Amino acid sequence: MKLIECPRDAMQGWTEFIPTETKTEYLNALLRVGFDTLDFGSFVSPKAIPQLRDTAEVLAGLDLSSTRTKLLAIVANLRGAETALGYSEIQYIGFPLSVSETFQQRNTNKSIAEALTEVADMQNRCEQGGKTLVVYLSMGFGNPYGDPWNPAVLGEFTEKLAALGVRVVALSDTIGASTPETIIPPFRELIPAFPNIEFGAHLHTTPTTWREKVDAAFEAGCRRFDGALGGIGGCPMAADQLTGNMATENLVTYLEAAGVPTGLHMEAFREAQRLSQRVFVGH
Ligand SMILES: CC(C)(COP(=O)([O-])OP(=O)([O-])OC[C@H]1O[C@@H](n2cnc3c(N)ncnc32)[C@H](O)[C@@H]1OP(=O)([O-])[O-])[C@@H](O)C(=O)NCCC(=O)NCCSC(=O)C[C@@](C)(O)CC(=O)[O-]
Repeated sequence: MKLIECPRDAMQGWTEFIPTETKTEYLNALLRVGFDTLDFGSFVSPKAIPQLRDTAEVLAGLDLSSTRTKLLAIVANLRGAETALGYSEIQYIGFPLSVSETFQQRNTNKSIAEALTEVADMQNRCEQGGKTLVVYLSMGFGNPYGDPWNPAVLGEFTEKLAALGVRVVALSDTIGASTPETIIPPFRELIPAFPNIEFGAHLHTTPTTWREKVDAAFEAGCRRFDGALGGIGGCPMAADQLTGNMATENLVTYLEAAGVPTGLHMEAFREAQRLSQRVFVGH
């Protein structure tokens, strides 16, 4: 079981600037919890995401001396990927490839075709640089823009990514549109069809529908889950449809009830929760 904690997704749309030292303190607390991966920041345009303009400074303040957690940074173009490739501390580079043309444009100012060309370049650069590219299939469970969508589209995109050598694909419910009916089929079909790819669930949800979504993905074979403490966040480029992240607390509750070891240090987890309430003041 892999739990990916996404403070980047929690912070990126927070209106008040979170001071760099506060971010660093929070991320260091999360590094003590024992998550598989920390999606800690992004190297994107500071105009698009002003909150995360200090990702490089934050990274410099992280204490990685005694953590087993790997670092993931989100990028939205090749330039961001080159920045991330320059840091030996970062193992994963994440790129949002949308199955909705409208959202790809809104999020990265490029078409899906252009984004796929960038993914090919990023994959090559990651292979040369000893890093792993994680591709998020954003709006993977439907979109609010009227762009064509059906469950088979995830298979078509995965086919293209597999041909490029991509090894980690996170099916992403950017706006919380998924239901068990739309979650189960893709995981059931894609996991056995692409044995070289690790599939993750990056789900957004309301507080009332989280359990059925996690249950659907888990029962369909998913063993890689993204979450954010407190269920905070979401993509500002879909702000009109903003739905919070899957709360990590709920993922842990679910897994504990299912008897699945999370490997988390629970005292450190509670400490990070307390800190999260101070970081996201007013939440
Ligand atoms: C991709 C661009 C840059 C295209 O935006 P653009 O306007 O086409 O880019 P540009 O190349 O014309 O550059 C515009 C400005 O950004 C700067 N710039 C350009 N690139 C960089 C860079 N790498 N690092 C630092 N600065 C950069 C560049 O220097 C320039 O600055 P100016 O000259 O105007 O002062 C823009 O659309 C962008 O940054 N988008 C960010 C998108 C983003 O971060 N979204 C949230 C994360 S993805 C997400 O949340 C979804 C996910 C992963 O959680 C899964 C899910 O739920 O779906």
